[in-house]
Amino acid sequence: MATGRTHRPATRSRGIPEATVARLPLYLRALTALSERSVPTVSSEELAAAAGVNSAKLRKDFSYLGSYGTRGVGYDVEYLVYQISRELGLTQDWPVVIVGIGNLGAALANYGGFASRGFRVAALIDADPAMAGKPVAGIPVQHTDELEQIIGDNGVSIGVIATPAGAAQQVCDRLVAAGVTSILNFAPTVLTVPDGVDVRKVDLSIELQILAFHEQRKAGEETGQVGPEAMEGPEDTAPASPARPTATATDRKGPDGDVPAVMPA
Ligand SMILES: NC(=O)c1ccc[n+]([C@@H]2O[C@H](COP(=O)([O-])OP(=O)(O)OC[C@H]3O[C@@H](n4cnc5c(N)ncnc54)[C@H](O)[C@@H]3O)[C@@H](O)[C@H]2O)c1
Repeated sequence: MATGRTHRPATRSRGIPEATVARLPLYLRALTALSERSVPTVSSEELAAAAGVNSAKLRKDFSYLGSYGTRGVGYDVEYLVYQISRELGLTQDWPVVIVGIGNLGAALANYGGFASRGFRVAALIDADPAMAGKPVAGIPVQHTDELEQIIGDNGVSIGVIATPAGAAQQVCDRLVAAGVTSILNFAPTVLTVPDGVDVRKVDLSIELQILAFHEQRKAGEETGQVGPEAMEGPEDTAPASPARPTATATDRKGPDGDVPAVMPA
């Protein structure tokens, strides 16, 4: 059984704050779209709007990368794509295993966006013996008995858990013992991991609950019924909008120090 949990400093050793790291994928997504349209340069304002981030924050974030843009020209799109990809470690191939190949695991396995971002699905693992050998997204499912062997053979450091909640901790422990040091957890449970292991969790129902909160607030504003929380100031009363995220992943740390992986779009 794993003991301890992940504790990451707010600033990484190379001096890039976690909040900046959490925004880099948003910039990369916006920049990739520009690159696909062969747009050579972009201003901080344009890129900030496309990424849904405040432009002053964007300039500050890019200063950590040593990227300041050129006055009157803006940022070189291709170079920024390269710089951010390098910073995020995406210039190398990352083998990933998915454990739990039910509805969600199969959908993740079929998602083409992993491969295009440098994440190769090295193996699909499930505890159901009836699934062993059956192809999902062209990859034969392997039984959990082989988990340790698969991790070792493929040098896997990132594991995705899509099992029922009751199995997730045990799966996590086995992944970590086999050498996995980063876990993306879709199961609705809090995982305990040793120091040095990063856990990010994705829970779409939590995101929906946050949207429901804002919907309720907007409805209250329309009818003039403003709740006590709306008296706390403009920062707290503004509804979530794509152009103005209300929280970054690192702002919403879970009780165990793991971090929701879904960012405001
Ligand atoms: N985070 C989200 O937004 C989100 C969305 C949907 C589902 N979920 C969660 O994802 C998980 C999977 O959901 P689903 O609908 O795909 O369920 P599912 O029942 O279709 O699939 C679960 C799979 O896990 C396998 N499994 C069970 N125990 C295992 C173990 N110890 N080792 C390996 N495999 C094991 C089962 O054989 C099955 O194939 C659930 O925990 C669910 O709550 C999360």
